[in-house]
Amino acid sequence: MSGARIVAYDVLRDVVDRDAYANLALASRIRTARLDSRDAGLATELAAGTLRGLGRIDRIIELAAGRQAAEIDPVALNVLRLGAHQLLSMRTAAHAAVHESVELQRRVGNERAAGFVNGVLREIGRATPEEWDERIVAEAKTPDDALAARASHPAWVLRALRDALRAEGREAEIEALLDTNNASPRVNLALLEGAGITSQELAAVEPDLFDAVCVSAIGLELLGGDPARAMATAEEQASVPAGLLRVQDQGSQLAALALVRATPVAEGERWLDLCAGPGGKTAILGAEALVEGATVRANEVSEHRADLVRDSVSGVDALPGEAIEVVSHDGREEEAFGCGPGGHELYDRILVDAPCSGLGALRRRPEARWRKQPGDLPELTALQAELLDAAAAHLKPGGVLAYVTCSPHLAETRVGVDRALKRHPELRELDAKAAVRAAAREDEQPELAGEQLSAQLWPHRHGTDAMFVSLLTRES
Ligand SMILES: C[S@@+](CC[C@H](N)C(=O)[O-])C[C@H]1O[C@@H](n2cnc3c(N)ncnc32)[C@H](O)[C@@H]1O
Repeated sequence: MSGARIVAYDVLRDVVDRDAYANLALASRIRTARLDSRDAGLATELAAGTLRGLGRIDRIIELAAGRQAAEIDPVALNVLRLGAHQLLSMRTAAHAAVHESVELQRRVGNERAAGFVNGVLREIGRATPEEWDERIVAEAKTPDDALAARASHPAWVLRALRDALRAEGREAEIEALLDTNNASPRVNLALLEGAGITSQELAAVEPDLFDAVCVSAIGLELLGGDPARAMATAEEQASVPAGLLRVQDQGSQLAALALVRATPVAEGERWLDLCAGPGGKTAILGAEALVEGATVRANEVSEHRADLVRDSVSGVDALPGEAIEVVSHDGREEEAFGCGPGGHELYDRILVDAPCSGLGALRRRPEARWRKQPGDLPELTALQAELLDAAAAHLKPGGVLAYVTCSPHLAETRVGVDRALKRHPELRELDAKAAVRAAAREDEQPELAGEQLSAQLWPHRHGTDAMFVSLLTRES
C-alpha cells in the first residue's frame, strides 16, 4: 500500500467530510507522511484530481453501483472515488487501480466493504472513460446538465462562466475553459523588482528549473519539482534575495502590475492595497514602489491574514528603501485609509482586490466549485460595491483605482463596475487592456477580447487564473 494513496485518502476525507481546504490539507499530510517528491506528486494528483472530478466521478460510481452516492458507506465512497479517478482520468492499469483500492479499503475501512469496492471498480473498468461519459450525458435532462456532468462543474458555475465568455463573443470556448479548469496548473512564480536579475536571465541560468516564456513580464513557470527547493536554488546559484522569487499566478501578477503601468508614476506617490491578504499583490506593489519612489500602505480586515501580508512582504522590506505599512481594518472604514479624526487621506493608486466567489481560480482550488453557491453572490457583490465606494472616496484627482476580482462572474465584474460608474459620475474608466499589455512580456502579449475597457484573463487562453481588471480614474 503506497503512502501516496493513504495521504490522498486522508486529504479527501479532510476536505469532503471535515470542510478542510485541499491545498492546506495536502501540504500538511504530505509533510507528516514524509513523502518524497515523486509520491508527493502522486498524492497531489490523486487527491486534487479526484476533488475536481467529483461530480463526474460520483455520477459514474452511482451508475456502476446501482445506488446513490449518499447511500454508500462514506469510507468506501471515498476509496471508490480515488479508484475511479485512477481508472477514468489517470489511465492507471485497471488491475492496479482495483487492487490498490481494495487494499486501501481494508486498511482504512471495514473488510466487508472490500468486496463491494472490488465489484464497483471492476464494473467501471469494463467500459472506457468515453463510454461512461456517453452514459452520464445520455441521462442528463438538459444540454447544460450534460456538459456540467461530463466536465464536472456545477451547472450554475458552467452558466456563469459561459455568460462571461459570451460577453466577449467567445461562448464557443466554454468546453476548452472547463477542461482547463480540470487540469493541474503549472506552478507560476514572480521575480520581483530588486532581485538584481530578470526572469529571462534566471531562466537562462537555471533552464532545468524555470521557463520564462510566459505572459507576465516578471513571470516564470516551474518546470517541475518542489517550488521551495527551486526558490532555494535560485537564492544559492543566482543570488536572488530571499522572498523576491515567489509562487504566484501570472494573472495576479498582471493585475498588480497593471495598476502601476496604467499611468506614469510620479516621485512620492502614495499607494494603498485595500484588501491585501495574504499579500501576493502587496509584495509586487512594494517592490515596484521602491523603484518608482512611492510608498505603500496595505490593509486587510483579518488580523491573521494581515500577518500573512507582513510575511509576504518581508523580502521586499529587507531591501533598502521605504518599508511597507501593514494595518488591519475593515476596508469600508476610515481607519483603513489612515484617516485620523476629521482627516481625509487621499491616495494616488488604490488596489481593490475584492473578496469574490473565486470562480476564476477553480484549477488551483480543487474543492472550490462544490463549495460555492449562487446564493453567496448577493452578499459578495454588496461588499464589493461598498469597498469600491470607500476606495473612490479616497482616490486623488487623476489617481488610479484598480478593481480586481479573481472571478469572471459578470455580477462581480462588468455589472459591478458599470454600477460603480453610475454611482460615481466623477469616475472614468481607463484602458485596462492597454495596462495589462504593458505589464506583459513584449513577445507574449495577451489577446484580450471584448469592447469594454476592462480586461478579462482566461486560464484556457492566457494560462492564468480568470482575473478581471478594471481601472478607474477620478476626473481632476
Ligand atoms: C481576493 S483576496 C486578496 C488577495 C490579495 N490581494 C493577494 O494578492 O494576495 C481578498 C481579501 O479581502 C479581505 N477582505 C474581506 N472583506 C474585507 C473588508 N471588509 N475589508 C478589507 N479586506 C477585506 C479578505 O480577508 C481577503 O484577504
